[in-house]
Amino acid sequence: MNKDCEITISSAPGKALIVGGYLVLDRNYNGLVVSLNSRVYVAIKSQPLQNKSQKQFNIIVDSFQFLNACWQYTVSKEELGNGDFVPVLKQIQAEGSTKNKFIQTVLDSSLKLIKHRNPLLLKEYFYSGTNLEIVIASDNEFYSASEESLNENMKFKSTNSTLENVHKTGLGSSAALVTALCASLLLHFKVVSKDSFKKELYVNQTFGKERQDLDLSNVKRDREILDFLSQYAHCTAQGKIGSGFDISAAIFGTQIYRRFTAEDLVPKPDMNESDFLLEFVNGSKKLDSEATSVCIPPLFTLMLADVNAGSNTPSMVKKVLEWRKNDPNNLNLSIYKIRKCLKKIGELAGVPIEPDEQSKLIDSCIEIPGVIMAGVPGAGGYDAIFCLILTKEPIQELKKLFKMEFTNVNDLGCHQDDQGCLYVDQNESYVSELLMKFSKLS
Ligand SMILES: Nc1ncnc2c1ncn2[C@@H]1O[C@H](COP(=O)(O)OP(=O)(O)O)[C@@H](O)[C@H]1O
Ligand SMILES: C[C@@](O)(CCOP(=O)(O)OP(=O)(O)O)CC(=O)O
Repeated sequence: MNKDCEITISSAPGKALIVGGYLVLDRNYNGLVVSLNSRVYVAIKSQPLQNKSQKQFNIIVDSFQFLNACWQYTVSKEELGNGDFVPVLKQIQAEGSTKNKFIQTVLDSSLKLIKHRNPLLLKEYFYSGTNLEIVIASDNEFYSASEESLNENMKFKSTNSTLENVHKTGLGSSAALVTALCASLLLHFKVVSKDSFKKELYVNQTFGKERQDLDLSNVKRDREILDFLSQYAHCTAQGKIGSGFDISAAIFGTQIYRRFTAEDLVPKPDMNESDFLLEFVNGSKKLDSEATSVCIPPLFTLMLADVNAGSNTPSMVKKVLEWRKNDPNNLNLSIYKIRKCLKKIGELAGVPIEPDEQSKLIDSCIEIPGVIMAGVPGAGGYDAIFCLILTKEPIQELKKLFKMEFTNVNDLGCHQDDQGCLYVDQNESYVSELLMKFSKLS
């Protein structure tokens, strides 16, 4: 095998849940989630080494826009005695190195799944002592712009911050990262085909109608594997709190989403993780989530405005679920007038779902002609608010409003782009910015 220069790149979009916050946690309800043109990119390179080892290989991951964001792992084999093995991932703890639960969980689960689907290729990494180098880059809209970066004109700006302290805008960085990392690993190890993640698949895919001229059975199967792996890894790393709408949007694009049965993603106590993954890989089990493709109609634009604050979704979700358990009757009252009721749920559960500052901002936005709908997406709080507008004209009026009356608010500059996870061709203009980062790692 000649793995020299073998590079795989994929990307997955951020999202805004514009209808169904909290309700979508319950499988009886749907949510409308819009995928955005802001993406997380993951590039993987195989790096053959002089020192050959049959026992292990290394993985080095660099998220170069953050401080202290480089992680190194070894992969070894746990021999099962019958010639079979399970890959075992361990972090190499250099002095001052941090942990990244999302990345570690994805690598761990993906390697176990790859072992089931392409054991020969995985074995070659051990025999030939080939390392994997991984570079991560996020579009700038995932994070509030810092004063010093406002005038920079780069595709992937440095945040000058650690991942822990960065101001997120609420576009779902972990779901986009997990999806793009799973996709790049599955593509690199030839578990799924790049044809299943090509841009062309989205052309004409309007209002749920998919292209008739393509064989979509492989596409469906490959995306289902990616969906299961990403949902499993994200759910494990995040502590099993989310509905999975963000991962589904990162894979399938804008959609009406119904969640999977939560228990299906938890291995039974007598089952090891590797066997659990095998059940989904060999098709004997499937997630029962539903994703119906839709798109924002022509002439409408989804705009996001950042308030430079951000919120902790898992802790808000925990409190709302506690409130719902103790006071279930209130929910029936609350599902009708979405905005008012979400604000009320927040007050009853003691979390700022639509805090007064956000209400004032949203009320002012809605008064501008051409703004059809505005609100706090998803779990609400201080994440970027959304405005659905007719034609692009109201954008200038909205920007004027922010400048005059809400000086901490900025147009994030992203909008809907109904595509999900994509295989990235190396001719794309920004790819050289990613490839440059590999030379730093070798
Ligand atoms: N670009 C990135 N590089 C490395 N890790 C990332 C990146 N983006 C997100 N993550 C991981 O996701 C975590 C953030 O997840 P979370 O707090 O759930 O935010 P979000 O709501 O944006 O998904 C980070 O702490 C980190 O572990
Ligand atoms: C409450 C929710 O229904 C919606 C949360 O939506 P957000 O868009 O706020 O999510 P994060 O990106 O994780 O912050 C929880 C869920 O469905 O997972």
